[in-house]
Amino acid sequence: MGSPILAPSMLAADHTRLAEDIKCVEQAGCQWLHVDIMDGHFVPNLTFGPQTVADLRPKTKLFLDVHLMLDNPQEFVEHFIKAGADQVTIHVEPEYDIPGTLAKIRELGAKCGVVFNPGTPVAAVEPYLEQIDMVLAMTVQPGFGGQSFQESVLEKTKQLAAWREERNLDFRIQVDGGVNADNAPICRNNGVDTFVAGTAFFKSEDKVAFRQKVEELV
Ligand SMILES: O=C(CO)[C@@H](O)[C@H](O)COP(=O)(O)O
Repeated sequence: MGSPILAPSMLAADHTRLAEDIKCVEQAGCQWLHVDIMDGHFVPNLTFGPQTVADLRPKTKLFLDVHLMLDNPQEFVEHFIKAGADQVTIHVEPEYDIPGTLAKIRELGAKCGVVFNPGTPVAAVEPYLEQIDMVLAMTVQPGFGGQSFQESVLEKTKQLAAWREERNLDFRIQVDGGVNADNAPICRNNGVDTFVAGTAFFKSEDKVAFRQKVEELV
């Protein structure tokens, strides 16, 4: 299991002052920024595009962890990587060439991940485990911040951690949705090493303490 990483979600920042809010992420000592891309089809919401990533890239050294909530991610991975994404995570629910898209992400020089919704069986990501750097288990139905954490998803992260150990694989296990400093320890006990937090992070008065609580979990 990798050492814990907190990835604050830009969705919960003030979208009129993203650069300033990202400075708060850096000042909290974080290394990652989670960037949610929504298309209004795969999820009922719209967020950012490649231009946002391109404009942020020269302003920060944070590792840009880009989560594509798109029906057709294969058509956009190149745009986001050229814009400066360090890692691109693609959903397994839509029908498209998932192994080919993961291979393309790598060829373009970024890390790659797969992500599955709370209602999707963990078996849906199993075919890709040898090809990826991270699996994201959604702990809410994607589309909006501020929802309640679904603890039942942790059975799936536990299974992922078991596969990782048995098969001597090396991928991170990330959770996203309703994550906070109180439920992070139970995530950690179920194999999670990468924590996306939107609302809880940006509302927290002491962001350094929030990061330390998550990243100092053993
Ligand atoms: O992908 C999503 C929502 O679809 C997340 O990344 C949210 O941004 C997490 O926000 P909180 O649940 O932590 O408020």
